[in-house]
Amino acid sequence: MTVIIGLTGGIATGKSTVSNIIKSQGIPVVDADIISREVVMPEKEAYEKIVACFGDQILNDDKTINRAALGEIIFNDSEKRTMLNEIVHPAVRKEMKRQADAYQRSGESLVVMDIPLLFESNLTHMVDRTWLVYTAPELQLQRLINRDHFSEKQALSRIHSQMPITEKKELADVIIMNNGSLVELENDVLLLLNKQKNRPDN
Ligand SMILES: CC(C)(COP(=O)(O)OP(=O)(O)OC[C@H]1O[C@@H](n2cnc3c(N)ncnc32)[C@H](O)[C@@H]1O)[C@@H](O)C(=O)NCCC(=O)NCCS
Ligand SMILES: Nc1ncnc2c1ncn2[C@@H]1O[C@H](COP(=O)(O)OP(=O)(O)OP(=O)(O)O)[C@@H](O)[C@H]1O
Repeated sequence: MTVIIGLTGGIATGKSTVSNIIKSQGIPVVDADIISREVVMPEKEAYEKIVACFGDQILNDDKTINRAALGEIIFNDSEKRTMLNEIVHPAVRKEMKRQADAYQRSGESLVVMDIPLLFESNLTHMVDRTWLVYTAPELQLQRLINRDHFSEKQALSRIHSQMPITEKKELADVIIMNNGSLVELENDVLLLLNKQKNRPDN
C-alpha cells in the first residue's frame, strides 16, 4: 500500500526546502509548482487560453509566459487570479494524479505531493495525510522579501492571496515548524520520515 502525504504551507514557508530533504532520502515528490510551469509552455493547451485571457503583454520576446508580469497582475486582482486558476489548475491536477498513480503502480510505499494550495483548492481528497511547513508570519514575510527581492507591498500581496498560515495550521495533521535553522529543519524532517516509515498506516 502507498501512503500519500500532502505537503503544504504558505508562500516561502519552506515547502521546497522540505521537499528537497525528502527527495534526498529517495522518496518521490510530485511538485505542483513544477507541473504548473510545464502545463503553460507554448505547445500546451492552457497557454493559448492564458494569452487569450491576459493579452500578449504577459509574453516574453520568445513567446513564453513572463511569469513576473503575470504574477504582478494576478497577485493584485482576485478576479484575475481566479481566472488564471480556472485555466491552469485542471491541467495541474490531472498531471499530479498521473504522476502519483504511476508511483503507486510501481509499488512506492510513500509518495509526497507538494501542493501550495492544498487547502485553498480543497485537494485533501488526493492525499492520506497533510503535513504543513509553518513559519511565523513575520518570518514568512522576511524570507519572501529576501528570496525574491520583492518590496514589502509585493510580498504582502502574495501572502494575502492565500489562506493565512495560522489558519492552515489548524487544518493540518502534522506541523513542521520552520522558525529555526536549516539544520534543525533537516533533523525534524528526517525524524518525521522515520516515524512515518515505522507507522505507515497513520
Ligand atoms: C502567477 C505565476 C505565473 C507566478 O509565477 P512565479 O514563477 O513568480 O511563482 P511560482 O509559480 O514559482 O509560485 C510561487 C508560489 O506562489 C504561490 N502561488 C502561485 N500561484 C498562486 C495562486 N494562484 N494563488 C495563491 N498563491 C499562489 C505558491 O505559494 C507558489 O509556491 C504562477 O505562480 C502561476 O501560474 N500561478 C497559477 C498556478 C498556481 O496556482 N500555482 C500554484 C500551485 S498549483
Ligand atoms: N530554516 C530556514 N532558515 C533560513 N532560511 C530558510 C529556512 N527555511 C527556508 N529558508 C529560505 O526561505 C526561503 C523560502 O523557502 P522555500 O523556497 O523552500 O519556500 P516555499 O514554501 O517552497 O516557497 P514557494 O511557496 O514560493 O514555493 C528560501 O530562500 C529558503 O532558502
